[in-house]
Amino acid sequence: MTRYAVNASILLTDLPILERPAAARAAGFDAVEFWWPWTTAVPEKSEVEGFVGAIEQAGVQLTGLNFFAGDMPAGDRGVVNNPGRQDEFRANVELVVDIAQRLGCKHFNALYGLHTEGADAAAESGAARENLAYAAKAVAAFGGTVLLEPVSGADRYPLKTAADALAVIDAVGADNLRLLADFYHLAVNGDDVAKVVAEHAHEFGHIQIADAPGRGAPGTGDLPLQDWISAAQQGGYDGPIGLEYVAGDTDPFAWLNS
Ligand SMILES: O=C(O)C(=O)CO
Repeated sequence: MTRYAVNASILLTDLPILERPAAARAAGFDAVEFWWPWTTAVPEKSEVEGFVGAIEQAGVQLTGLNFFAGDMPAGDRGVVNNPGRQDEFRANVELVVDIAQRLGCKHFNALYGLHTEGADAAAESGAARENLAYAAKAVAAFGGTVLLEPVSGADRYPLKTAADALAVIDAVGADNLRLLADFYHLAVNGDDVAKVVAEHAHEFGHIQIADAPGRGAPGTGDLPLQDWISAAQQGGYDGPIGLEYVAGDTDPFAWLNS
């Protein structure tokens, strides 16, 4: 049976962040995932305690957590490729490892970052490779996997297709660095998702879904999400499916009962 994880950074946003794990549980889910909940790499200890406590008290499993990604509301999509932010990223890795070990979380999405206009692209990709290798080594100690995700809607984000991300993964050469196949982002970027699934499902570290156009719940657009999920499972993917879509005016989980 497919296990779904509610991405509680994009769903349940009518509630304060610390109430979302319990709301996911009340809606019938046993797993949640989050983007890094703060715009600083290392927030106050009390904020971290609040986050960990909310997940523990809700009785849900944190199945995925993004590393610090800069100021996402302001448009950032990661800091991994930023040579000037390596200390910050590494301090964040330490905190993510601590949170993960407390909560038993094993999957960590490292958003790559936008190309900075005028910056040396080779220096950016060098920093990205170093940071990804660093993060992969840090989480390998407890069986963790670092995820690398092609993203849409951000022109200066260099990883647009599965092939873009797989090339970086190959260059880093860490066994626990894997592709995050977000079917929405791949489809919007014009990738051939059925082909990516057929060729790479066994290498996926995680799958996330939203329909397109619109990034809404499955059924609000025209992507064959269930077909792609089934094909990925037949191809060897056995992890949870992250529900990473924007809720409309109706119950965002109604499609699961239809
Ligand atoms: O920034 C986004 O759109 C993401 O999917 C982050 O994980």
